[in-house]
Amino acid sequence: MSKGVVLCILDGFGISHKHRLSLPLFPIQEKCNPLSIAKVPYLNHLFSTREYTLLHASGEHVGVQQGVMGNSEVGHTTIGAGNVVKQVGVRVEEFISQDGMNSSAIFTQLKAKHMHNSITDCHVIGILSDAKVHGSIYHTLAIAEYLAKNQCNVVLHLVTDGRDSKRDEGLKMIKFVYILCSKFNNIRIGTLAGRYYAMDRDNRWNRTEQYCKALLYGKQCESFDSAMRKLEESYEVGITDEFVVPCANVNYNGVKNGDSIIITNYRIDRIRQLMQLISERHIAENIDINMKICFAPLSADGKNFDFITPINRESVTNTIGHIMQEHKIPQLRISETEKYAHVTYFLNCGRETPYALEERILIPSPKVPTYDLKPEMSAYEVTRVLSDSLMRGEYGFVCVNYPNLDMVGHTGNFQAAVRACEVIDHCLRELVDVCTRNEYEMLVCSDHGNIEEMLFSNEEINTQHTTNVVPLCYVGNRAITFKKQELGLANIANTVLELLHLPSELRMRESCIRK
Ligand SMILES: O=C(O)[C@H](O)COP(=O)(O)O
Ligand SMILES: [Mn+2]
Repeated sequence: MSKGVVLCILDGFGISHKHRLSLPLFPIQEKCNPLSIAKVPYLNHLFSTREYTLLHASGEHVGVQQGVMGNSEVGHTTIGAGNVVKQVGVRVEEFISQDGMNSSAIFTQLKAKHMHNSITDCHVIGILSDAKVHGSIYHTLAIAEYLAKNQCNVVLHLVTDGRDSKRDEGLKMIKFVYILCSKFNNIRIGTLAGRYYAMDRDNRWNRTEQYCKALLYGKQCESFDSAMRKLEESYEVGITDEFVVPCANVNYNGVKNGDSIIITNYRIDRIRQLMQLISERHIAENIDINMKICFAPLSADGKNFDFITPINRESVTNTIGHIMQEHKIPQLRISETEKYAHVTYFLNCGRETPYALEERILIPSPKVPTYDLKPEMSAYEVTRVLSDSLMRGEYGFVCVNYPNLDMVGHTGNFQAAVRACEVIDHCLRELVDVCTRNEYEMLVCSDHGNIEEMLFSNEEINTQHTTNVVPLCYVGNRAITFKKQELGLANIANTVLELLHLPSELRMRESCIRK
């Protein structure tokens, strides 16, 4: 019997449609797919000698709308729950389309404070795309319209995407904003900023602060007369949506005493720093903000700063981590800080506090402006630290996430992505070796596709995730076979339990192992 199971998540490693029925995985060179061009002898070896299957990782298989690409939040939540749970974004969409604002106590209070009040404003912050990863511009517009119809003044703060959307999607989307502004004279655009600044998640506080200055003061930043023109000018100098420098409308004077802030993004990992800065740091301390609302829910044991949330996360307590704890199996979660939330909070389905026997090791991600400048990120360090832990043999379940294929895939830099594939190939070889020598079994998988499609069919750069399937590969001594069809990320948890000889969990989806 092995000492335990290592679940190794190669973030953003999808298998393109063309390849899903053919073996080996990367048979032909494709100019959109760095995996097919990089030297990845070990990955090729694994997939030609080991048992593997393909898993769905998008749409209804991970609890989001049909046809919507997967992402790391919903992927890790599905893996952790061993089941398909209705994700926060879908709940928000239902809230908005089913008139939730009308019956929400939070919105009733908000209206009461701002209705017919010509002095104060409701600031609505949200992502300027409809990728449905961190949020949707349509939610922002619906909330703005609702408030405007209720005689509240609305100031929009648009966060351009370009990472989960086309790199110049903002220009298309801003037209819908203009249409709404033309219908209501109490809606205007306050600021424009790329998500690079507004949505950092790795403690680069200088970026968050730069955004906050535009948002809170409307000063100490560039300005614009026309947000659309400003966006065009940005593109003209090669700055695409993700990196738009925070700027404010010339007529915007910042957040005043008595104003409220509503953030429509619903994914906590990338909006938390902004919430924290507005709540806790000196930057907003002289402004008496009335209500602070954010659609990204944290669980009861997490810190939501002083924001309130109209939406709850579906409560899932029966996670893979929970089951390990019940069986008194020590577990380890390890990644680098860029994927901190993924192997902890997301895998535990919203639970912030570690389980009693859950260790967490977080290796700092390199402090570079973009990860194409360091495609190896901290993968070697993660592998080294993990190897040391495996040699001590203390853990029965380990979950490791390597972010490289995803994070470098998002940069759109093909050469850097090739390098990321080669680094992962190297680390995986080392990890399998350590696992074998220390009697661990391994499942290699991914949470969603990304790197396998770095160009759209018109050859434009594609920084987005995909709707492709992902692999699940078994590395160990047993002669197991996997089922081959209609499996998804939700089937991983019971597969882990089966490898650990634990009773299968009836409330989770079946294991992938064929009996
Ligand atoms: O936050 C990001 O980097 C992207 O929007 C989504 O990527 P992830 O879901 O892989 O974290
Ligand atoms: Mn990603």
